Amino acid sequence: MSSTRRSIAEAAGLVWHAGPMRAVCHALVTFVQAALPVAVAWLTKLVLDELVRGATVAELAALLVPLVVVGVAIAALPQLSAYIGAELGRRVSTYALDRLYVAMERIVGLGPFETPAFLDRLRLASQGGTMAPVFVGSAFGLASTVLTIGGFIGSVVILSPVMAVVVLVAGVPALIAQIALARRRAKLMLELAPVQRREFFYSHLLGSVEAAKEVRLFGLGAFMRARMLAERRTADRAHRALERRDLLVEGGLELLGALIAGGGLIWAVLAARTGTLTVGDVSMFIAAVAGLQGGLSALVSGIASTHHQLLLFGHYADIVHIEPDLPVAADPEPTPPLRQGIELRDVWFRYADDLPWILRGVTLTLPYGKAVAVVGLNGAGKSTLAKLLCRLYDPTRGSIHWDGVDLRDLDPAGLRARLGAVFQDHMTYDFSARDNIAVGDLRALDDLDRIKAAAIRAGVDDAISALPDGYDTALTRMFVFTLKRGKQPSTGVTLSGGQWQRVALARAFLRDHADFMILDEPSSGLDPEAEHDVHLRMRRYRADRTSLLISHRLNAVREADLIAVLADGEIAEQGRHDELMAADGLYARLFRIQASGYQDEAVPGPGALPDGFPGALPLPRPPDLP
Ligand SMILES: Nc1ncnc2c1ncn2[C@@H]1O[C@H](COP(=O)(O)OP(=O)(O)OP(=O)(O)O)[C@@H](O)[C@H]1O
Repeated sequence: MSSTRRSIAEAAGLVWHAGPMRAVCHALVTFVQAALPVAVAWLTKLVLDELVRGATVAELAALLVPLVVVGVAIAALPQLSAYIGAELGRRVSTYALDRLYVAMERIVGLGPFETPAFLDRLRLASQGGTMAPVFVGSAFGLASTVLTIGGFIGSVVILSPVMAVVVLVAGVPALIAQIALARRRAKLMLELAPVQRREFFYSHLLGSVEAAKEVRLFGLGAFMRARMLAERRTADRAHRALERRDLLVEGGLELLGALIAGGGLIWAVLAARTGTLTVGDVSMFIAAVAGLQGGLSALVSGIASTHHQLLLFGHYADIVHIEPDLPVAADPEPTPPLRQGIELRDVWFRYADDLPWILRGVTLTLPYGKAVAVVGLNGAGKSTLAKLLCRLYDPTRGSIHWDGVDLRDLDPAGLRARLGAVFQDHMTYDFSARDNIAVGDLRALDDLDRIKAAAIRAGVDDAISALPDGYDTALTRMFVFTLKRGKQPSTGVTLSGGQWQRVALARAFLRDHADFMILDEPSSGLDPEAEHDVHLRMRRYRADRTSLLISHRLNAVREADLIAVLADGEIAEQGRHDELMAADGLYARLFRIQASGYQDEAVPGPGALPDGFPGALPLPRPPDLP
């Protein structure tokens, strides 16, 4: 199916879903409205002819009463039409957005969200979705204009077929020009999407609480504002150029229309003078030419704007019909409870074909019931490995197996239901404390006991209980909340970094049914005592469960059943802590460096640090300050 036809079918489906009766009513009112101007023109012509003929009052009344009724209808119907159209529009828009976000859930991995072209299309799609009612309204308007034009053409044909042809032919170049303009407008929108996204990005940074600290500390306000305005000016320039063209075309069309109307009027008056036309015919002619001119101009701009909206709506239809980004088996196997373990077999991975390899042939087994730790320098690929295990990406080469079954053959949602994870860059939602923990398992949303138990395990229960509204306290300063009746609205509170980290841990603990737990730097923001405490809790909780722990705190991983050291995308060494210390490789060096930091000895000089370790290179001297 062509994309235009698909978009039209999609729009028709939306309208039908929004309410068939409403759509039919809207169509009826629209079409009646369309016929009214033609009726007025004909009735006026008849009244004038009857007047000239010297008709009786009764004869005139037979025409005047319908004329008054039509006039009343012309006054009342637009309001009714607007009311039905607005309700239809709201329903179409809500349903369209729902479909859009349902479709986005079909995206299995992270790849599309890191692809600028996809993000641009997504922005246009959500615009297309919210514009669905406008599109539907334009389509109805177009149909109504066609009806009005049809009525007037019929009238002009009756009076003078030659004039009807002239008026119609004059409309064709305008139609073509407007459609070309609409195409250019839609193309421009796609071209400007990255510019507008960057502008939004800077304006968001300037107003975001996350960035506010650095923006003030480093004096970034003017710098970011300049960049934001530069993006805006780029978009303005492009719009201006387009609108100049628009202006020329529109101006030309108006001129052409005025000339035709003027010529037609002179012809009609001269024809009435010689008796070829009646006075009523002249009035009909004036109304028909004006109606046709107005109708054609409305048709031209209606087609152009509907075409433009259709192109925009095409992005919406594309996203609504999006295929999963990672292959999903037609009949995926349910993910069974883990019994043997997870195996990475010669896994190679890079984020894109033009980016360097991050993992180069990683083969590693995470046996069932064991705690495996992965350590390595910054950028070694540890978090990448964790994301591959969640199937947020697929290996570029090689495979990952869950009890021998390739992850690609499992249902992604089923796999994730068996996983628990705390990511290094966990989310801090502007929700209540209760909701912030419950996102780990939404079934616990109304089960405060479960939420509390998870918070106790993560060691954050005391802190949350001490908040003004306990677990119902909003963890945000961004919104005003009224959580309890009769209470003043409050703006909530924010937690410290370490407390947030514990909330993220509580989310993971809520998934106590998870077969496999991934903990990516779960304690990096904690003070030493808290870190020790969290690791004790995790060890107790994770005993006999399969887990992967990623940490730079080597003291935290020393008790793992297996420690794998990732370097240059490969497993450089693996074994238990004692074995790795005895091997005296990278792990042993890193461990000794960290241990020395805790002892009362001189810290080794930069030369003693492994390549790439912070501090391994002498830092260049900063330029002298003015
Ligand atoms: N989404 C992405 N797109 C492109 N490259 C990425 C992406 N995420 C990570 N990388 C790159 O992959 C490499 C490995 O990153 P990763 O986050 O896996 O390292 P890490 O070992 O967890 O590091 P750290 O110890 O600093 O957390 C880095 O060079 C990083 O720049």
